[in-house]
Amino acid sequence: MATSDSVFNSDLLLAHKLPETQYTYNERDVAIYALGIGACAQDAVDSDELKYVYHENGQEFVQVLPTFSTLLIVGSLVKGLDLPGFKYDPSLLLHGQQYIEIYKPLPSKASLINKVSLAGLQDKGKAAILEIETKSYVQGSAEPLCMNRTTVFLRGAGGFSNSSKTFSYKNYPSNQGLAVKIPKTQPTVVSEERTQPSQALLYRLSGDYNPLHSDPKVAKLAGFPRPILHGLCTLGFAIRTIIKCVCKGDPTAVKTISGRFLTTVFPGETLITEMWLEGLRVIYQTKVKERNKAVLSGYVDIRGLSSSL
Ligand SMILES: CCCCCCCCCCCCC/C=C/C(=O)SCCNC(=O)CCNC(=O)[C@H](O)C(C)(C)COP(=O)(O)OP(=O)(O)OC[C@H]1O[C@@H](n2cnc3c(N)ncnc32)[C@H](O)[C@@H]1OP(=O)(O)O
Repeated sequence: MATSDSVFNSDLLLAHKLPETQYTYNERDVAIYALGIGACAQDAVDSDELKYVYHENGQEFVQVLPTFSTLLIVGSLVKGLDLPGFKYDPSLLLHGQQYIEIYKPLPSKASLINKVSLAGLQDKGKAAILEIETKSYVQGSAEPLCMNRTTVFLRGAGGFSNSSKTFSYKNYPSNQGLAVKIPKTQPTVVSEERTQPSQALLYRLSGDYNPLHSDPKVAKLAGFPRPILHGLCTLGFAIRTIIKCVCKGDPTAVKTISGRFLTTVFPGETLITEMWLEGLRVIYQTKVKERNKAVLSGYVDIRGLSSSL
């Protein structure tokens, strides 16, 4: 719970302007990210995946996975944020949800400006739910390239509401990023992939160096028996699989992605992703095979559907 030295001040918090950040990346970052989310891990010459790490005409032609856009925010936010009027313990932070809109195909290299804002804060008693929105623009362009909304679950930071009315602030449409209902029917497609025991160590090279994912002592302090996989790595596995199974390997087919992290994944576990096609929406659920537990669920909206499905 919030302590007396951390009195919540909603006026201060809601008036606070988060600074713009910059992010520059190149083809090497794109390829390292793709390897970090398991591209080519089962088959190094899989033509649906090799294009994310290699192109015969040169690296500038590598294709960029839509979830690469999640990295644009990590550099500036992963160490946490100083928010006036609201206190939390960053070591107890868990990634709760990610919502992504892709407006244009991501280039293989770019310099970007990120406009960051507070999108939500809710007092859930035992925890606080904080949402940060990032709109990314190629430097010099007025048109956004993509938008990411990150929801973090701040364990122990709830119970801060000043009045008898529980504090709840959200500045985006209520139908965006909701938890999905998993259909009771058989999935249209199912895919299985094992993560490597070193998966988090490889994924962190893309910029999220939080020791929760690499240091056994830090993981224990945060309440886990060993380092856990980055939520965005699990999301990357699931969306790459959906692109392969539903979008005929075309990463530009993805328009919107929503994912809720249901429980933690440990590196080395096997991910089974079940997919249901509902028009141009793919509902998906990812389970850890070894524990038969759902770890991630959400939806992907696509621009078109391959005729073979
Ligand atoms: C703050 C500064 C930073 C800001 C932005 C930073 C962005 C930086 C980039 C990314 C983040 C970096 C850090 C990364 C960390 C990780 O990757 S951690 C690994 C991935 N995440 C996980 O493994 C979490 C998996 N999920 C869980 O363990 C559980 O779902 C939970 C989050 C612990 C919640 O479970 P529980 O305590 O049992 O909650 P409930 O009692 O069921 O629900 C309480 C209310 O909270 C709502 N809720 C539940 N789960 C989520 C969720 N995943 N996301 C959002 N909201 C959630 C739930 O609906 C309940 O609300 P009400 O229904 O209104 O009561």
